[in-house]
Order: sequence, then structure tokens, then C-alpha cells
Amino acid sequence: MSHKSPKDFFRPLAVGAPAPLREIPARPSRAIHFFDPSNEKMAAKVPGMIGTVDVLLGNLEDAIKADNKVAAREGLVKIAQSTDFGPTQLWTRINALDSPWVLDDLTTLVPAIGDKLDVIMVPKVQGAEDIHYVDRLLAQLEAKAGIQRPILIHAILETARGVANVEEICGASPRMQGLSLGPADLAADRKMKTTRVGGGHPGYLVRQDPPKDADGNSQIDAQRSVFQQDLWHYTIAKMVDACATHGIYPYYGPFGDIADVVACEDQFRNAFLLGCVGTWSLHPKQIAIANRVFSPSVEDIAHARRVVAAMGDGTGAVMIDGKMEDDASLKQCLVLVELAEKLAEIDPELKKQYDAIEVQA
Ligand SMILES: CC(=O)SCCNC(=O)CCNC(=O)[C@H](O)C(C)(C)COP(=O)(O)OP(=O)(O)OC[C@H]1O[C@@H](n2cnc3c(N)ncnc32)[C@H](O)[C@@H]1OP(=O)(O)O
Ligand SMILES: CC(=O)C(=O)O
Ligand SMILES: [Mg+2]
Repeated sequence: MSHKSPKDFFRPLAVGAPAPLREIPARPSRAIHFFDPSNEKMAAKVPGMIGTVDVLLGNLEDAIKADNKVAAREGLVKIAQSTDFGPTQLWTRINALDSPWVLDDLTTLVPAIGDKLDVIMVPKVQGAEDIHYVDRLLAQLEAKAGIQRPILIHAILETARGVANVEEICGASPRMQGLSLGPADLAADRKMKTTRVGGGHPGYLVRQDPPKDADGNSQIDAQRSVFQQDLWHYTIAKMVDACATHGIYPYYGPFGDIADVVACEDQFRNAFLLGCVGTWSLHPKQIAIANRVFSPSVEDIAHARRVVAAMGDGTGAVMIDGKMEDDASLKQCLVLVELAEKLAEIDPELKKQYDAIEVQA
């Protein structure tokens, strides 16, 4: 839902602010890698990560101690001003809109490094009103600082009200770039009885039916398989639909069990299959997992290209390996092929792998 009439939707919100984008570019953003700009050891690693990760995000909100908020903000300014980010995007996560730090975050960052910041992530977004506030303030600050292209907004979905309002959040401004899931705050706000940051839960499961004995009685105490379920399926699916409706991009979020690289990969893959374009990385070892999961496999691209070739003008139905392919399955294949083309532009290793695929007749 827009707060403006359709004719004014793309009008700048301050005189002299850059014109809003008509379309949000599909820039690869498989991993949004979080770092604490007040942590000197971590910050020192940032320049070396350029080119190995699609997005570097200087975090100012949760996980930064209250005593370090100013140092984190100043550290981010220093890093951004002294670093050429090349192909890697620079994002930040500002403090919550009801915090004592957010106004200084925005009024410091935009004049100092607004020309380098691609996206500002806003936490704990509750409804369109939060986006409208940041939208207008950014326009005023951009105009004052002479910023030439609009800084985009990314909202974290991490309150029950935010989830209920997801559609209006996505459509609140042409600056809206995407949404991430905030499973930790969302769990707390919903009063879910979990203590984890993302991922599944062994107690959230479906159990196989009991076997029956010769008389047809259920053997309740027999050994039965249990299947752990995904606590986040509903919210991710809702985010994906809202983002697709508004032409913006959905992301998973943090996976807090850094040591469990296997479950992390599974959770990321669920999000990829459901339509997310990327996820967060909290530790350097999660970057490779995200890059792998959010890049279509060589097998998928080989199959997709085969369907594209077989479908000619894109209409009708054909059989490939015993399966029916038609206009609709072709469209799914094109999603993968187009994503592979975008990734090949920035990832030479992937390009080599995709280029080596021979299309089977
Ligand atoms: C719910 C939410 O809001 S999630 C988002 C907020 N949370 C975050 O942003 C957390 C970001 N990550 C971190 O703070 C850290 O990775 C932690 C606390 C999880 C683990 O940190 P450590 O215990 O230091 O991890 P570990 O010892 O494995 O680190 C190995 C090296 O990687 C570095 N490192 C760890 N995390 C990062 C990072 N995110 N970026 C860059 N370097 C990092 C460490 O400084 C260390 O460097 P060293 O080898 O020179 O000593
Ligand atoms: C991602 C985040 O901020 C959360 O899970 O709360
Ligand atoms: Mg949070």
C-alpha cells in the first residue's frame, strides 16, 4: 500500500534528492556478511573479503554492545571511506527506530558515506509507517549531502506485527530492496518457546503413524521415524509472496549454530528452493555455504538449458527423460538460467562451470 498517490509514488521526497529507482536491480547477494565495525580484529578482515562475498554489512544494531555503538558507527565510516569495495556491495544495519542511536546513525552515515552505501537494513519494522519515516529522512539527508543515487531500504521481519503487515511494508516505498527473516527477535515477539537463532527444532516434528499388530491394534510404543519440521516455513513463504508481488528480494537470515555447517546448509537450501535470493553470514565459514547454496547447481543449469532448447518458441509440451515440460516449467527453468547468467558476471569460477555445460539434445 502506498502512502502516496500513484502519480507521486516515484517523486523524490525532498527537493534535490535523487529520483527513486523504477526497478530494484537484481544484484547478486547470496551472502550478506555481518561484521562489527567496532571490533578491530574483525574490521581488519573486511578489505580481504572484498570479491569473496556479495555483500559486506557493517552492523550497528544487536550484537554491538551499547558502549560500542558510537565506535561501531565511526568504525564503519572509517572503513567505508578508506576502502574500494569493487564488486562487493556495502550495506549497514542501523539501530532500531525507537532506540537512542538511530537518528545519529542516519545523520552521520548519509553525509559521510552515503555515496558508498547501497542498502540500509532497518530492524524491527512493524508497518509501512516505519518505512515512510526512514524514506523521508533519507531523502532529506541525500538532498543535503548531494547524493546522486538513492540509498535502498531493506526491512527485517522480526515482529508479529511486521509479519502481519508484510505486504504494506514491501510496497511502502520505491526504495524497498528486500526483506530478511529475523528468527531470534520474531521468536521472542511471538512468544515461541525456543532459544535458538534460526534453524529447526527437535521438538517441532511429525511422527510416523504407529504400525498395527495382527489384530489391527496400533503399536503406539513401537519405534517410529520422526521428521523434524521447519519452524520458519510459513514466514519465509509469506515473505517470498510479498516480495515477488512488489518486485523486491527475500532473504533468509541468521543461522546461529556456527559449528553446525550441515544444518546451516539445509536451512539455507530450504530458503533458496522457496524463492529467497540469499541469506546472512555471521562467521567467515558461512560465506562459502551461502555462495554454494544460492548458486544454481551445474546439474540444474544443464537441465534448464535442455528444456529451453527443446521448448523452441516457449509454447507447447515436450517429453524430456520421461517428464512433461511445458510453458510453465520453461518459466521455472528461465529463472535458473537468468540467475546463472547474473552470477557468472561476478563469479569467474561459476562462469567456468556453467560455460563447460554441453546442452544435450
Ligand atoms: C540475531 C541477529 O541479529 S544476528 C546478527 C548479529 N550478530 C552478528 O553480527 C554476529 C557476527 N559474528 C560474530 O560476532 C562472531 O563471528 C561470533 C561471536 C559469532 C564468533 O566469534 P569468534 O568466537 O571470534 O569466532 P572464531 O574464533 O571462530 O573466529 C575466527 C576468526 O574469524 C574472525 N571473525 C569471526 N566472525 C567474523 C565476522 N563476522 N567477520 C569477519 N571476521 C570474523 C575472528 O575475529 C577470528 O579472527 P582471528 O583468526 O584473526 O582471531
Ligand atoms: C536477524 C535478527 O535480527 C533476529 O533474528 O532477531
Ligand atoms: Mg533482531
